Amino acid sequence: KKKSGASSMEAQSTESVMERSGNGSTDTDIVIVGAGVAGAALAYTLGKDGRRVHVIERDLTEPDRIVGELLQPGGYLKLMELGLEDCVSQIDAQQVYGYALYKDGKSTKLSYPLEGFKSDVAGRSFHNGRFIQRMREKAASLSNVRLEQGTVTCLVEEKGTIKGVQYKNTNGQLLTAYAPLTIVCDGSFSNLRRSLSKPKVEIPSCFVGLILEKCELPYKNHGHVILADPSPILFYPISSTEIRCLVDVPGQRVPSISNGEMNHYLKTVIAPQIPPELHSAFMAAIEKGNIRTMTNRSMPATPQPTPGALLLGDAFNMRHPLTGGGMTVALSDIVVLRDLLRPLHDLNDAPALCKYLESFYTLRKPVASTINTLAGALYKVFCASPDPSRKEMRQACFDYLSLGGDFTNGPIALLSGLNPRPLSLVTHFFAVAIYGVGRLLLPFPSPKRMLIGARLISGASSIIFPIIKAEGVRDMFFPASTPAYYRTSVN
Ligand SMILES: Cc1cc2nc3c(=O)[nH]c(=O)nc-3n(C[C@H](O)[C@H](O)[C@H](O)COP(=O)(O)OP(=O)(O)OC[C@H]3O[C@@H](n4cnc5c(N)ncnc54)[C@H](O)[C@@H]3O)c2cc1C
Repeated sequence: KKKSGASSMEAQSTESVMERSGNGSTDTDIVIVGAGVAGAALAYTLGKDGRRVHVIERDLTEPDRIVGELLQPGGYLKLMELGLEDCVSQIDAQQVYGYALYKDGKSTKLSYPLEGFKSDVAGRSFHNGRFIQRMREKAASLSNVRLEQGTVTCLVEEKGTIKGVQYKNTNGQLLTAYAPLTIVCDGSFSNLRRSLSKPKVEIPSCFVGLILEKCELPYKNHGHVILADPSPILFYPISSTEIRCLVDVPGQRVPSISNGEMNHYLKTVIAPQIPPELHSAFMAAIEKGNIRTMTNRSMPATPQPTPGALLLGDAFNMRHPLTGGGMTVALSDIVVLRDLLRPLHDLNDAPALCKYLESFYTLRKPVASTINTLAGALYKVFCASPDPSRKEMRQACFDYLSLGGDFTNGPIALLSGLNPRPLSLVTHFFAVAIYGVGRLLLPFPSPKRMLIGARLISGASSIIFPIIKAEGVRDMFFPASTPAYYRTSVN
């Protein structure tokens, strides 16, 4: 099935080549590098808007990865806006209604605030490769989208303007694809982003991925987050029979799989912290041995507007995957970009287009920065620490989220991408800190508890403010004060 999907796409692309060979080589409006989550969704979106799109993807067979397996409800809404919601059907995707949070054997259920939305609006979890393959097929079904297997080696630049890309096709031929606009979506390991930005990539931790079988999650159709030591463990269903487990390992190195260190670590450090219902399936998954690892990268967007080109997806911006926000940001960015490009008939004036698209960086900010900041801050709060003030903050966060009402709904609406407002994020973050301090000081404050309280507030500030600073305070909180914000009205 895998192969036929890929070959039907290639057949489609060959047809398109023949169709166009008479018209010269610049019959493309937009070249897209990479057909992962961002590239495939973008290709369909721009193709549907009538653009002639040429997508070049390194490998058109179904990817098998441990990334991008839980789409938040906010991301599903974006998928609907793009007309791609059917890509989560027929892949045994599971609906997700919220999270269960575990700490020291206690658990609390945090439901997404889905009231008022259509009944199918919920999170979705699935095999990432199946989802991507559905989007690729949908993009390739448009006659003006050409999806080709090939590896892009570099961008083609002339006098500071990107004119297209150079790539190697499956026959090893070095070819050039020209277009007025090149959109680079080559993912987290992007080789091309350095030509278009000054990336500052951080690797706070790694995820170790396993698949649990023949077991039920304690909270059906929910993601599970265990506030473990040294850092969180996640579970969510990825099909009707499989549960993904992601174990966070702080730092850039994971225990070696080949010399058995990994099995030992999972059995002795992690297994005792797993909910009893999942314990035997977790041990069985270790024995089965299909253990995968992936570095967790974080990179604020650092736009460096370049005529003729744009970065999108993980090539442009990354955040810790703890909150499963990456695909939601990518899809939200695609909606912003689509709406900006829609009124333009001609993309050929590269400097003018570049200036016009500067507003993209501002318009995307409220959603992207909220999701990014939450991911970075929550990861730090959820990690175990010997520091008593950090311990208090972690406990306060668990208890605050368990309070119900707005205390639960506000943060979970941020996390789900249903209401990603920067101000709401800062408010709830400091409300957690103040809640923690209040508990320390009541009923009778002691000097030691006051000191811990003060350190809790300063610790909370030192977590969130640097992230906000990296995201850009002005764009995040006052987008309307940015000149580029208004540029869209020119059209
Ligand atoms: C461990 C982990 C877990 C995650 N879990 C979630 C989650 O649950 N929910 C969520 O929303 N996000 C999650 N994310 C983030 C999410 O996976 C990414 O945000 C998303 O995949 C970004 O899409 P993309 O298209 O930019 O990159 P990708 O989906 O990686 O696609 C990049 C594509 O470009 C192709 N490519 C690369 N180089 C070239 C080249 N030179 N020429 C041609 N093609 C090329 C690749 O083959 C690939 O198909 C997770 C990330 C990690 C690391």
